[in-house]
Amino acid sequence: MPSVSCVTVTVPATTANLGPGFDCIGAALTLYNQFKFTRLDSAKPELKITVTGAEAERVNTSADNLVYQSFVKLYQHISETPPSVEIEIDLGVPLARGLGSSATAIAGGLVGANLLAGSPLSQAEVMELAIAMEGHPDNVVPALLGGCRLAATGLNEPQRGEPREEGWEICEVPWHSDIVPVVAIPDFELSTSEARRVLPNQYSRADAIFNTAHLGLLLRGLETGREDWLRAALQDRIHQPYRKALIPGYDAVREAAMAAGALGMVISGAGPTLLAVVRRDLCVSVEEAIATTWQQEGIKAQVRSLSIDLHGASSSTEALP
Ligand SMILES: Nc1ncnc2c1ncn2[C@@H]1O[C@H](COP(=O)(O)OP(=O)(O)OP(=O)(O)O)[C@@H](O)[C@H]1O
Ligand SMILES: N[C@@H](CCO)C(=O)O
Repeated sequence: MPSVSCVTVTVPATTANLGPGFDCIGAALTLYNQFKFTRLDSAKPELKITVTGAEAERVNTSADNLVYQSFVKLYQHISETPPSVEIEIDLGVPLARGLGSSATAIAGGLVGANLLAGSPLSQAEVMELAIAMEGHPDNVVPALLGGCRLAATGLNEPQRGEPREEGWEICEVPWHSDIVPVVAIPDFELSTSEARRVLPNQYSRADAIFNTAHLGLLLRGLETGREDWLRAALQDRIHQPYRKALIPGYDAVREAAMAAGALGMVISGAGPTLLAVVRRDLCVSVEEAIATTWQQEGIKAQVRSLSIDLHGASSSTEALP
């Protein structure tokens, strides 16, 4: 059988947390990064990385590149030496803005390597590796599978005794077609590690109950499109109260979006992108309100109504005869 010599993987952006679902829920969005892997037949080990698209110059093209690190990780997992490779990255997802750029890089590198290696790992195994690399499941799971997804640690099925925590249960969350994600992407970066550093290590019982109840309400609100449920559900006490100080203009933008009819506004992933959840007929007014307010705060931002990507990472391969 001819072996695969070239693989192209397209991976969607993702928005994680959706307010109360810190580190466990995320949705794929219709914005994409593309990664092309070409096996090189050079005698000595070789790596070439080229990057095109917005902010291409900000991506590291050495062996530390996260796409290549993920590519190597898969080969290590199957105990094989990674081949010499050329990686062409075309960026459509802004970097370090809370739209899952690192998850696209991890998913792209793992899926590309798995296909070049002849698909030794199942999709579930690739997902486990991706979650381990990212450290939490809420971006990589929808990036790989598409849609809105909730991820919770699973339990094994022991022959006897107590089950132990093992693997992940992934659950698709239906997203009502009248409900639109509007993203407001400011022109400054906020790294996830910095945004995680400001979070406390412990929370009160009241805050834990608050988020548990609101996440439950969010799942039913997204499924039914019920506005009163969504309006109440898009609240959080685990991360946003601590992170909003890292996003200049947060309170003013949120107030303007709500006044223009948004059902809620949350921090997308670790920020600084803000995500308004909006009824379809009010998208244009909410977009305008957000853009104007951030401009008044002296911040340039791109504001766009997107859709939920339903396919996740997709790929095509070419083989040498
Ligand atoms: N296409 C890419 N190629 C290589 N590395 C990338 C790529 N996209 C992102 N990265 C790496 O991931 C880093 C950004 O990751 P970070 O977790 O801080 O932000 P994010 O994933 O965009 O946001 P969030 O996790 O909040 O959604 C970049 O600085 C870069 O090191
Ligand atoms: N759940 C993660 C998403 C960003 O990677 C966070 O908010 O830190």
